[in-house]
Amino acid sequence: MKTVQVRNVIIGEGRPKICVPIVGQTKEEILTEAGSFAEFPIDVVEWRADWYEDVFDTDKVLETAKELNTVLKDTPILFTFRTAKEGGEKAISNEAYQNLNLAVAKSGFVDLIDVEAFTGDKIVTNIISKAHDFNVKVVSSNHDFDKTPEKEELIRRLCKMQELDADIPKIAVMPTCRRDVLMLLDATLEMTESYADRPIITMSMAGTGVISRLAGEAFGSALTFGAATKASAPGQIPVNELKQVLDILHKSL
Ligand SMILES: O=C1C[C@@](O)(C(=O)O)C[C@@H](O)[C@@H]1O
Repeated sequence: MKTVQVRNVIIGEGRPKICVPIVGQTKEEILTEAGSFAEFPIDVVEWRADWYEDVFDTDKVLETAKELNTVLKDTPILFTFRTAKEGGEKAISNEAYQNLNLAVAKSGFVDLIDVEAFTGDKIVTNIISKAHDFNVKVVSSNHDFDKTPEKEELIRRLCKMQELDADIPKIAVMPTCRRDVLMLLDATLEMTESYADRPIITMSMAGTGVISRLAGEAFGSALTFGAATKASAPGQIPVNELKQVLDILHKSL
């Protein structure tokens, strides 16, 4: 099993890594949120740029990314534009999505980018291969805020992301019942045992799914999202509590 190293964080080894989203709308809010992170146990910071008011002005995005990088010092940054169709704040054309991700990847201010896997194979493989040229790792993602697909479908999507050469396939789904959470965990375990040659990230959202955000090390999810200030998805718990649970499980496993 390959691991993914970003700065001094190794994803896919030891306890699941903790990623905290920034959902500020203005540059000031974004930098203030980032400035408060030093006191928290955070491995990776996700900049949810779809919340940013100036996200369609690439010069401003790069300027903010640069300052964010300075404030966060050695903490790796995951740049994410979550599109409206996958639960994000704004809609974007495929062309603008590609241009934005490539400009940010090229800048050297971020370590990872999130690429929605079902944007179209051509565009996705293009972004991934260029990001790799810039030495930026790719989290390939898929979200279902309404339901949990069947286990075979969850595995199929994760395998597809791996085939597209994403460094870290990721899927976030909504449970409609407790058995949906078991299905997500089962798919995670089977993917890890039988198909994945790299770290994957899975989560079942909302309160019903919270166990999946805690039990990654038991079933094979390499990173988990927690909240420091404001959550970016239902079910994220405060990072200090998250870290305690991850450490307890890690000791036993
Ligand atoms: O894809 C994900 C996962 C997530 O949706 C969650 O459920 O924690 C939170 C998002 O910010 C992130 O981009």
